[in-house]
Amino acid sequence: MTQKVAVLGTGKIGEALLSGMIRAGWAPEDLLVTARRPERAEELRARHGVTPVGNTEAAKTADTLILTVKPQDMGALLDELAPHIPADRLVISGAAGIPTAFLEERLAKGTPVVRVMTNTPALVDEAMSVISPGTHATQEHLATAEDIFGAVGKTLRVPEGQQDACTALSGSGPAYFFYLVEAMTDAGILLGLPRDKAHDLIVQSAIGAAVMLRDSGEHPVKLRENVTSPAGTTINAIRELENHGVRAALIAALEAARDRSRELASGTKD
Ligand SMILES: NC(=O)C1=CN([C@@H]2O[C@H](COP(=O)(O)OP(=O)(O)OC[C@H]3O[C@@H](n4cnc5c(N)ncnc54)[C@H](O)[C@@H]3O)[C@@H](O)[C@H]2O)C=CC1
Ligand SMILES: O=C(O)[C@@H]1CCC=N1
Repeated sequence: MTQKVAVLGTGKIGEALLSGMIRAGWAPEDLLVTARRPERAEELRARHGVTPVGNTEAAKTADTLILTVKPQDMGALLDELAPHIPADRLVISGAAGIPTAFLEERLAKGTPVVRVMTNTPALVDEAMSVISPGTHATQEHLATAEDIFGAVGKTLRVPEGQQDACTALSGSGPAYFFYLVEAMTDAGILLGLPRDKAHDLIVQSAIGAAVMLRDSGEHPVKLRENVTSPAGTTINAIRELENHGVRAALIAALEAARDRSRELASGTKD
């Protein structure tokens, strides 16, 4: 029998996932979406051929529900859905910080819940999604979540206790790289290059470095050493990065993201 999947609260992440699932071969007619605004629902139908429904209808009809609202909206959404979701349906939460227990407390007893933290490269099928089971989720439920999120990139199972750390690393991770590219492009401007050329040079360098990190089998330290010639240019840049505490700043930044994820656990922290 065809499995129906509903994405509830289809914003940036919900739509990225949905579009990847369709690219991977899911039939749009088996995908339901919900959105707050009717214009947004129509936009999703027009772009992807999926079926917009209300939250209640999605709760009643979908075999798997994927909740992609903001953590602060999760409580209200669950209150609306809970009376309508049969306890044998799989509920996947894509929200930062929200523990599976938060959903289990609000849903029918025994409802299988899986927590997933993905990231925006889902838009180009290069997502990193980390997946953790709640109390009642079986291997089969985890496999379903892997099937769905595997459509948009890599998946990794982790204990739920590691989810906040993973959110800091890979959930927010793309933002740090975009920020670096932005800052390095500014440096190119300072050095007299036109912005578009500086952008292209940095982006291609980032792609090249990313592919080497993924495919060379070399440790990042070795890869960096290979660029760093004795009395050359790179070591002068590295000394400035060390002088400005960039390594320590990154460690502190990711710790702050992890702490914010923990803080969102109550689903009410603005
Ligand atoms: N943006 C990112 O890079 C990532 C976001 N996430 C998580 O994904 C979730 C969504 O994030 P975004 O897509 O960036 O936010 P977004 O704001 O683009 O999407 C959330 C959508 O939910 C809708 N919504 C809220 N309450 C609703 C309700 N009761 N019924 C129907 N629709 C409702 C909103 O109108 C909005 O369109 C968050 O929980 C976030 O923690 C996870 C990984 C990465
Ligand atoms: O910034 C956020 O809260 C979301 C979760 C991970 C990436 N974006």
